Amino acid sequence: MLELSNIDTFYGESHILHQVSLAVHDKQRVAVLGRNGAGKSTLLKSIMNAGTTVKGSVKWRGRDVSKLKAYQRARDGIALVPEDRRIYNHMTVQENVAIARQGVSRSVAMTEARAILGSIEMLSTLGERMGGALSGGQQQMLAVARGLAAKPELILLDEPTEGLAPVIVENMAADIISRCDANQIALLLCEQNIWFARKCTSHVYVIDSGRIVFDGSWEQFAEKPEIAERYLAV
Ligand SMILES: Nc1ncnc2c1ncn2[C@@H]1O[C@H](COP(=O)(O)OP(=O)(O)OP(=O)(O)O)[C@@H](O)[C@H]1O
Repeated sequence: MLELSNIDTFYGESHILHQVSLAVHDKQRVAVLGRNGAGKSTLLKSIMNAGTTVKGSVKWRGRDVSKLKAYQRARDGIALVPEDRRIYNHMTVQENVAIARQGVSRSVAMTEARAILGSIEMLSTLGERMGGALSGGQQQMLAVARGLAAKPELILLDEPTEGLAPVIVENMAADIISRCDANQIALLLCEQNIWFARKCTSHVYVIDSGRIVFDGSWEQFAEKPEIAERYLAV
C-alpha cells in the first residue's frame, strides 16, 4: 500500500536520506530501527511531505503522491503521530481525541472518541481527565489514540516508547497491536526499543546515516547479530 523507491530527502541544502526504498503492505506492521539522528523522523516526514524536500517515488495505494501536500495525504488515510506528543493540556482526554476527527459533528466525534478510549486499556478510565494531568506513557498513548481517531489505513508512529518505563512499554505494545488488528490498520513504527518493535511488527528495516542497511524478517534480523551491534549500539 505504501512504496518508497530510491528516495532522497533534503532539509534545504542538507541531504539526509539517501536512496531509501521501503514498502508497507496492506495491514502489515513494519518497524524501522535506528540510532539517534539516523533519519527515522525524516523518513516519516518524507512520507507525509511535512517540511522536507523529497526526490524519488512515493506511492500510496499504487498512486504516485509526490505532489500531494501533508493534509491531502492525511485525508487519503495516512496518520502521523510525531515524536513530541502535542497534547492539549487544558482539554480532557476525550476532547483531545475528538479534535482529531474531521468532517463529522462534535457529538459524533465525541462519541467516536469515547469508543476509541474505551478500547484502549491504558486510557479506558481517563476520558474526563485533563490532558496535562496524564503520565508520560498515558500522554504518548493518547497521541496514538488521536492518530487512530482519524481512521487511517496506515499509522506512522515516531518513537512512542521514548522515555517510558518497561511495564508501560509492554502495555502500549498490547494496546497498539489490538487496535491495529481490530481496525485493520497498517503500521510503520520508528523505534530504538528493539523489544517493542519486535513485539509490534513482523518486518524490520534498519536505518543508519540516512541509508537502509537491513531489510528482512525478525528471524533474519536475529540471524545477523552484527547488524544490531554495528548500527544499533546494543
Ligand atoms: N529541520 C532540519 N534541518 C536540518 N537538518 C535536520 C532537520 N531535522 C533533522 N535534521 C538532521 O537530519 C538527521 C536525521 O534526523 P532525524 O530527526 O530524522 O533522526 P532520528 O533517527 O529521528 O533521530 P532521533 O531518534 O534522535 O529522533 C540528523 O542529522 C538531524 O540533525
